[in-house]
Amino acid sequence: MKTWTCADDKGVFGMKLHKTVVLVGMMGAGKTAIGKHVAQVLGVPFRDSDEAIVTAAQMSVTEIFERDGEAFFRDREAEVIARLLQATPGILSVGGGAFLRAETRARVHEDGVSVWLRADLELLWSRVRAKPTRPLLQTEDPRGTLARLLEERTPCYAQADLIADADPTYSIADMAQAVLRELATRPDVLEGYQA
Ligand SMILES: Nc1ncnc2c1ncn2[C@@H]1O[C@H](COP(=O)(O)OP(=O)(O)O)[C@@H](O)[C@H]1O
Ligand SMILES: O=C(O)C1=C[C@@H](OP(=O)(O)O)[C@@H](O)[C@H](O)C1
Ligand SMILES: [Mg+2]
Repeated sequence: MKTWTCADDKGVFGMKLHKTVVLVGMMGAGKTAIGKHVAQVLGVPFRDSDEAIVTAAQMSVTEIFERDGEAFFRDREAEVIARLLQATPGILSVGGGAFLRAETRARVHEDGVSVWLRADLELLWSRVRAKPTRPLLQTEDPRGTLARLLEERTPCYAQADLIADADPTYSIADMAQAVLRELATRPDVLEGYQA
């Protein structure tokens, strides 16, 4: 039977997060949406590298890409992630391109734990097709671009410490539970989770 306790030194409902969890994967995988939910369930801070960059620059991601270029964005992204990894344990959702940089992968592995939100092309496309917020998809064939990026990036995402598989039938809460189940396989990361 589940024991309900108040938040105390073991955190909310007896769960304790020991390391920052970094959610990686493609645009539309749900890193931002799922990250917020998991953080809420665990009672830990939620951080998002895109949001941190946008707040610091006072510009949207698209505006930064247009004005300063993708290389500039990638450098800021790596810096922001390095900084956020030093904060108290929480959930850190990063942009879809962040885990392509070997230095960032090494940092994440050293200071936190990564979870790849793995989703197939159909699911990703169904989520990103209506949103003009992702500059890399502003092409003549955005679905083809998404497919190419998925193929190119998969070997990098596969280096994540853990994998949570997305499913079109899952709600955000279902996927958050899938992530929590993965985290619970690592007692050095999450203690006290009961499915
Ligand atoms: N089960 C689900 N898992 C993840 N996202 C979902 C789910 N169902 C609906 N969504 C929606 O899909 C979108 C995912 O986008 P987002 O969280 O920004 O992904 P990312 O940060 O990986 O690009 C959000 O609008 C979210 O509300
Ligand atoms: O995949 C990428 O290269 C990008 C993903 C975006 O974040 P989300 O993955 O959160 O959409 C954002 O960082 C930028 O548009 C670039
Ligand atoms: Mg996001």
